[in-house]
Amino acid sequence: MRIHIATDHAGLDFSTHLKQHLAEAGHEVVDHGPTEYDPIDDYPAFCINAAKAVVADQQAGVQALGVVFGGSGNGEQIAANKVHGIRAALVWNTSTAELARQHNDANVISIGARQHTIEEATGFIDTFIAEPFSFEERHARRIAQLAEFEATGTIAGKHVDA
Ligand SMILES: O=C(CO)[C@H](O)[C@H](O)COP(=O)(O)O
Repeated sequence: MRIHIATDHAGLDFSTHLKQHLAEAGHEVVDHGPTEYDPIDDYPAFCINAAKAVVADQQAGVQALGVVFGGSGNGEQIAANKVHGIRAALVWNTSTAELARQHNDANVISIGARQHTIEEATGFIDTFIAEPFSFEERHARRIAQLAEFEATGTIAGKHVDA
């Protein structure tokens, strides 16, 4: 699996650990930054670049997921979700890691590196990567509605305010 990662200054220590962990697990890690500690750097571009790479890989048939993380993971999730085709989930325990894949077919996990121990956060990411989408009809239907809204601004058969 190719794993695209991105963070900001709040996640840089975790990034070093995560890259080694994922590589040891046999994944190909692509780091979208930052490359050095800058306490006033900004997460959006790093996370958007990782998210764009996930979409490009998946559209090319390459197995890929994204991992973005910062202090809370909130802004990093928001940034990733600005990219068409991204379903980024903020994960904060093992259950939300599993459900992000089973129900949402999330292709990016977002983590608050300041909210968890390194072991906890690494475990959530391992769980997320290992968990398959359920392919249950109701979940596929809802994901398709999100994609339709993203593409057209509406959802056929549903009331979406103009
Ligand atoms: O989690 C984040 C965004 O959601 C950032 O990592 C966090 O806001 C950075 O905070 P600070 O600039 O105070 O170190």
